[in-house]
This record gives sequence, C-alpha cells and structure tokens, in this order.
Amino acid sequence: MSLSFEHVGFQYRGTSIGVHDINLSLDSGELVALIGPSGSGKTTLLRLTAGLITGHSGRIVLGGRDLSNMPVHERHIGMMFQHYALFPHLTVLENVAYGLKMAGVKTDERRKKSQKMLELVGLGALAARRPAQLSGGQQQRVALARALAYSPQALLLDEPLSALDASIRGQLRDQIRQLQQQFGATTVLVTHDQEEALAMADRIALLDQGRVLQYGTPTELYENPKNEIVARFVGLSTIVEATVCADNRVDTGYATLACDTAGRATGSAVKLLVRPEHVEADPAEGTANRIAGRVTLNRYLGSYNRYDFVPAGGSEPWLGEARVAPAGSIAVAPEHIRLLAD
Ligand SMILES: Nc1ncnc2c1ncn2[C@@H]1O[C@H](COP(=O)(O)OP(=O)(O)OP(=O)(O)O)[C@@H](O)[C@H]1O
Repeated sequence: MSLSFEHVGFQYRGTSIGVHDINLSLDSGELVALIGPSGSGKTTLLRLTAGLITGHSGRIVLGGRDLSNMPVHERHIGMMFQHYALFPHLTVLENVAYGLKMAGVKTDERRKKSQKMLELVGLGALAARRPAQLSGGQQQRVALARALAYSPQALLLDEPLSALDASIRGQLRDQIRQLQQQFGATTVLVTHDQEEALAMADRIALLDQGRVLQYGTPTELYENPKNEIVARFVGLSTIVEATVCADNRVDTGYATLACDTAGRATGSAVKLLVRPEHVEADPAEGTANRIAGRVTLNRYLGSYNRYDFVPAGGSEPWLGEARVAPAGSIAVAPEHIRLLAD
C-alpha cells in the first residue's frame, strides 16, 4: 500500500509548534526513516498517521483511503514503540493474538497465526510466558510479531530499538528489516540514530522544526546533502570555511585547495564538506590538495582509526579515517570536496 502525506500541518493547541506542510510519498513496501533533531516533529507525524492525535490540515492517504477522520482501529496500521507496551497480564501468545481478536478472527485461527508469527521472530518456545519473563529484546520481538500479525497496511515504528543495548539492537534491526521486506509492509520508522536510518531505510526524510529539509535515498542524503544542517546530521564530516580565490580554487587561510567552485565569484565565502573516508593519510609529495599538520586525537576502532588532524596554520581539525593515522599530512581529492549551499 502506498502512503502519502499531502500538505500535512498540525499545531499543538495554543502554540505554533508541530509539523508544517509535510509532503512525502512512500511506495508500497517502502521503509522510510524520519530523522532530525529532538523536537523536530517526527513523533508528531507518526502519531497523526496512527490517529493518536487528530485535527491536522492536509491529507494522509493510505492505499487510496484518506485516513484523516478515521478512528484508530479502522486504519489497519501496526505499531511498535520504544517501550514495548505489551499487556503484562497476558501471555506472549495472547499479546500477539490481541490485534487479531479485535479484528474478529476466530480463536483457533488466532492461535495458529500468532504462534506462526512468534516462530518467525524466533520466540515460538516462549509463547506461554508473561512479558515480565522476557528480556527487552525479546519483548520488542513480541511487539513486532503483534504489529505484523494482522497483516497491517502500514507499519509505524517509533524508536523501536532505542531502549536496547548495542549488540541486540544490531540483530533486531536486521530482523525488523527482513520481516518488513518479507511482508511488504509500507513502514515509517522514527529514529534518532542516523546509522540505523542509513542501514535500514529505502529513503530518509530529515525533519527540522516541523518541516522536511530533504527527502531522498540514504546515498543522496549522505553524498548530496542539501545544506549544512543535513550534512551535519547525516554521517560524519568536516566542514571548512573558505573563500573562492580563483576559478575552481578556494583558500582556507592555511591552504589553497582545488575543487569545483560551480562558477562562484572570486571572493565568495563558501563552506566545504569533506567526508572522513575521503581524507587520505600521508599522501605522496605532489598529490593535489596536500595539507601538512598533525594528529591531535586518534580513536582506534578495530579495523580502522578515526582521527582529528589539525592543519599547520589552522585551528579547526579535519576528521579522517584510515587503517593507519597520518604522520604529518593529509590530502583530499578535488572531486571529494563539496561546496555546501547556504
Ligand atoms: N502534547 C504536546 N503539547 C504541546 N507540545 C508538544 C506536545 N507533544 C510534543 N510537543 C512539542 O512538539 C514538538 C515536536 O515534538 P515531537 O515529539 O514530534 O518531536 P520529535 O522529533 O519526535 O522529538 P524527539 O526526537 O525528542 O522524540 C516539540 O517541540 C515538542 O515539545
């Protein structure tokens, strides 16, 4: 089922805070991550979609049905939130079966389907337990089984992994993605974890102050961020202030670098974006855009090092990644320097 947001706006009563003129369309089976700073409106948009808050302008359309004035239970949407929200007095199986019961599915079929869903999430053997007898990760898998059990037309995930520790988060992330694809569930995922968004999503919408700043594939947001806010939010980067000193040359104060200046006039102030994997450690003499300096901080991360490199004559560090941190110089190829829009 496709899902679209058409000029969706909402303000909390008595404030101008909320979401403003949201336009997004999700193809059937697509997973879209909503990311953005705290308070940017991600959860608000999700709650509007679920019908947990009402009174928005514009339209939210799921598979051709306008959800706007529809009660929660008629929307056919599965939900999974940060806090598992399982019913403590019901068994794991009864929890999964709950949505099916509400949808009027008969007892036998309900049990069969719920057991099958539990097996899919690897918890078939724990059907008779109560939620309190499960780990956090297991509870989230029950919540996922419950959300998918009644074949929802869309799935809404609000920070589903943020209460879990790192190792389980990675596993469950993959499991959610696999099941979401297997069921072809059109999904909106709210996360504050940009790595999670990059790893799981088909497309990402970056929200800021209730508005969509950029909507595109993870690669588009990473490689072609529309502006500095997006660049800083998605992935690691170095952003350097510079001045255009000639056609396709910029001056940072400590180095003159070659890059595509896209016809900007000499004297224009620009900001350069460089991703850490494009910073070369200890390049050969004569390499373009070579900068001398020293590493002021190195982080050993197992398969590589992530370091801060302060250029001679400069004060702001460049962030680089390499198997071996540089001894005294770095370089960045001209095609890997991107000028940011203002
Ligand atoms: N019930 C409410 N009444 C008034 N303002 C609210 C209410 N709920 C949220 N807000 C405000 O609306 C804005 C958007 O909140 P929202 O929860 O959608 O942000 P978010 O992007 O999900 O943030 P976070 O990443 O911190 O969860 C925030 O400024 C928040 O303080």
